[in-house]
Amino acid sequence: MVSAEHAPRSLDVAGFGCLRNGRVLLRQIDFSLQAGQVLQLKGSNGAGKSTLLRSLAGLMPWRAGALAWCGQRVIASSPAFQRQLSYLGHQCGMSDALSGIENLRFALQMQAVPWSGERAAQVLRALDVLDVAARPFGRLSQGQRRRVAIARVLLSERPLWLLDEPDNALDAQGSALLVQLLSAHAQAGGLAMVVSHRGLLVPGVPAPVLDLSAPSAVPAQQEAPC
Ligand SMILES: Nc1ncnc2c1ncn2[C@@H]1O[C@H](COP(=O)(O)OP(=O)(O)OP(=O)(O)O)[C@@H](O)[C@H]1O
Repeated sequence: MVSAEHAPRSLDVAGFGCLRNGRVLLRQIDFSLQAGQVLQLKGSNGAGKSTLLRSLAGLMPWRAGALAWCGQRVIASSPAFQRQLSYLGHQCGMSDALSGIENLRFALQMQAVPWSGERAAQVLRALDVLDVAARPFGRLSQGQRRRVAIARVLLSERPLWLLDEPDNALDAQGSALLVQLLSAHAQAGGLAMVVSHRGLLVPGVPAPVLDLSAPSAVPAQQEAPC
């Protein structure tokens, strides 16, 4: 039997359903994501995009459905699956009192990822926030905070990225940089699911679409324009 560590990376969700406020919010959601793809998660406000991402990240309960990683059935909150993913929500999930660097160090420690100051500096420099990352997080601009939070995703070195509006508050240069990072991640065999109201297209990367507003939320295969 091929172990999940060596099988081609893939994420399969079948029959996902969840409740919100005691009511069924999503039901019978099916989709697959392969290595090298960036899935665009679409839908109107309140359609359940964040809820789906949070459920995949193991932060919210599933009412129904099955999840498979590399062809093997897993539970979203299981340590084995948690080690595969990096989740970025609407909020950056960092302490305002700690510096950006301290936040990153703490977050990686929580994920049991070894800390390398050199690597952190390299990533923060690439995101153009190396200097400001030494300041208390609460004193950074929204765009600077988002960049430090994206640094956390990169530093966690996980194959599956679950990104909820990662381009929020980013300027044009920051958005272009994020596209480059997603492209590099996909080309290295990573997978990503992205919500972006601004439409974050990654040229040359297969980008299936999962539209939660559609009557049957089955993804249509769609190539991003080159
Ligand atoms: N913390 C919460 N407690 C209770 N209900 C919530 C909470 N957050 C969201 N909801 C409800 O769950 C539903 C789905 O919300 P969700 O945030 O997943 O939608 P979304 O598609 O991400 O929306 P948006 O595009 O506005 O970010 C909405 O009806 C919303 O009112």
